[in-house]
Amino acid sequence: MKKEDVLRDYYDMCNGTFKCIERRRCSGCKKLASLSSQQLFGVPPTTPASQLKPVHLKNIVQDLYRRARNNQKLLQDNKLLLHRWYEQRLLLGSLCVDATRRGISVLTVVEADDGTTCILHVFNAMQPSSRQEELRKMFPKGIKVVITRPSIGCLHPSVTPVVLYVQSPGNLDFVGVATSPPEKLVAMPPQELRKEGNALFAQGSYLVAIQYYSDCVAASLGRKDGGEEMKLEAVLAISNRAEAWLKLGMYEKAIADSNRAIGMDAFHAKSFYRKGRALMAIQEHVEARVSLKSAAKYSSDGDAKKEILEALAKCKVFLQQSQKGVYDVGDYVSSGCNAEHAPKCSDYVGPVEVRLTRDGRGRGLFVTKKVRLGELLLVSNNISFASCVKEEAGAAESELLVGALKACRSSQKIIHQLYAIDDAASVPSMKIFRPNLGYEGAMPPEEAPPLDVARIQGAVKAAYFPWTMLGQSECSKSRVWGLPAFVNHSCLPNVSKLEVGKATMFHAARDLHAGDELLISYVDPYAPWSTERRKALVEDWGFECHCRRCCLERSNKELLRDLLPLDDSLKYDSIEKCTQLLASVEERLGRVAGMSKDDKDLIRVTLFDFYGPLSVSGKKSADASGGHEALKLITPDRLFRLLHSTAPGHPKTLVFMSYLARFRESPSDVCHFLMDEFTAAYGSQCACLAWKVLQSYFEAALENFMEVGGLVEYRVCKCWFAEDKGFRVECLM
Ligand SMILES: C[S@@+](CC[C@H](N)C(=O)[O-])C[C@H]1O[C@@H](n2cnc3c(N)ncnc32)[C@H](O)[C@@H]1O
Repeated sequence: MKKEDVLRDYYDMCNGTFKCIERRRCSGCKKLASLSSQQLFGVPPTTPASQLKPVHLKNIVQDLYRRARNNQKLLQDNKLLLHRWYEQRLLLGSLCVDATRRGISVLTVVEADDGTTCILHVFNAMQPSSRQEELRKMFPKGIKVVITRPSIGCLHPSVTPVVLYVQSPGNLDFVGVATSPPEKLVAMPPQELRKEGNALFAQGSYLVAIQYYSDCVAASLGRKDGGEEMKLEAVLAISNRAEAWLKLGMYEKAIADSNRAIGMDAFHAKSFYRKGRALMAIQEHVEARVSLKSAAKYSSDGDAKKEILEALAKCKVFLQQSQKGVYDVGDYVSSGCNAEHAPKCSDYVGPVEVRLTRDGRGRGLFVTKKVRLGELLLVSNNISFASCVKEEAGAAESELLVGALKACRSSQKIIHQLYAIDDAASVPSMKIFRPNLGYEGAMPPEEAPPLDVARIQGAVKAAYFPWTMLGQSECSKSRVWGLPAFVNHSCLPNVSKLEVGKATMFHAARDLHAGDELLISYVDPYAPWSTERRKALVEDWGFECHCRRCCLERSNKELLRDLLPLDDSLKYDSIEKCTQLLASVEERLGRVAGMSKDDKDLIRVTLFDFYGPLSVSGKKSADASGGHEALKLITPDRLFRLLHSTAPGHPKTLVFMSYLARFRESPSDVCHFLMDEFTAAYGSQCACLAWKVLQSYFEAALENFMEVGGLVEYRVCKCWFAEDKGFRVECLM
């Protein structure tokens, strides 16, 4: 049978056309169907790569057939043959057919070094959005591969093919090209090899191009009679290889190759340029600037010099951002945070450090000095990002893992960061999160930690933040952060988040004292406690929140019990129902002895969706409070303050405030409150920008403000996100 046919058969089997004698009703098939791939293949225990020994596919396949022959019962029952995990082993081979995708996995065929062919199934290897073109580039036919800790098995060798499973792309390494016989490559002159490499590079086949460049280097440096000409050839090939590493996002390899080329030609402008760009990508802007300056100095080509100067200008901006925390996000904010206007941002670590919390919440992030509302504390680019619909939330985790593994290949700093996140017992050194650490001295490539997929997986699980668009709860974006992964949760957060492209900016949303802990809300801070906030924290995050609000709500469970779950439709139903409900809350609150005014307000904030419209209606019609005295006291002014003290800087707070602002009794206070709220959300910005943004909030509030049967329809948040409304705000729900 041809290799392609075997692959097709397996592919069909995966899609439901199993070759099971009992039409997929045998116990083996049933068992297989009931197991997830995770259960089936498990997570491998880890062994350092240096201790791995080669595995011979031929012996394994023969062994599987022998066991099948010797056990006719197994064959009759068509039982699932347990596959084996070859821990402490590696398998060498080459890909011999074009890869096909299956969801986020990849199917192809590997020809092992001993000549045996086998289907190769690589789990979690693609983004759901990846195209066939990218697949070909990622898994080029003919590439040599090393598979560490392979897992081999099949349902039964007589009915299904033997499959080689690779649990994570981190266990698959590309080492070279196998299509062309070595004689042909060696026979090619170095210049031809480099040209071939350049052609492949132009097609986007970076991995294969790298192999050609490597062969060119070996061929040119291997020539005894080569002289200067061959040395130059090697410099060009090494430098071009650096560009290919850059394209693949493997920045440390790009730096190593650039350094090697510079070591052979100290005036090689392109290599300085490539090194500079790679250093910028790993947040080493000080060293990047030095390299780019050398590139500009040695470059004689006009167009190339222009490019270098542009990179140098970008580098200067990054340097200022990373050292002083100065970012120009004016255009982005005034465009309504339109992703197209998001500038690229460097990381920035302000006055914060990781410490152990004293009450068992593990590690947390703390401010090291007094900071004012709006001060920038931290800017962090995502390590990994995934976007998926809610029903496929599980897929996001695999996608995040793939992204994290790729990021680990870009720089060892990321591996250190992820290991620090995974190691819950240790408080990491801040230096692994700081930009401009000094790559050349601080991170020698030979000391790079080995990539341990299980630890990376642990870090992804621990540092995975789901992020749902307000009003678009079916679409969620998730990310793995570095330093922000240490920020704990509170339903009374004190830090705001502003997403700017791949980066997230964290501003102080209140004045903070040295030693205060940074707290964000992992859930919607305005959601009701037991049915939503607590449920999400327990189910999605695995902890009970003990913030002041949660403790208060927990100890007043009885008071809140029959008010929750609140029916969303109630808000739009009738003013009478709403009034009755809140009157009952007020009556109960009145009966609670010893509860402070502030604490009562914290209970009220959970029901903001009801108090908001009612208080506004109350202003519009004298009897909206239904004669309930207590309700008359809940004015828009009161709610305004309440919002500000609950979740300052939260996007919903500004939305609610712009809505209520129209009904404030003392308009002079409005500006003061709104400016503070704007500063909490967007940091200290120019007043005219603040005004422009606030105006768009007002306009949106006005646009979404309607009256239905005497009740103000409260749908600001829902409509906010309609594409044509312009202003988009995102928040953690
Ligand atoms: C993103 S991590 C935050 C950093 C974490 N404390 C650590 O040591 O790595 C989220 C985890 O921190 C803990 N956590 C965060 N906020 C908490 C809170 N308010 N109460 C209890 N545990 C909390 C939970 O274990 C949660 O799963």
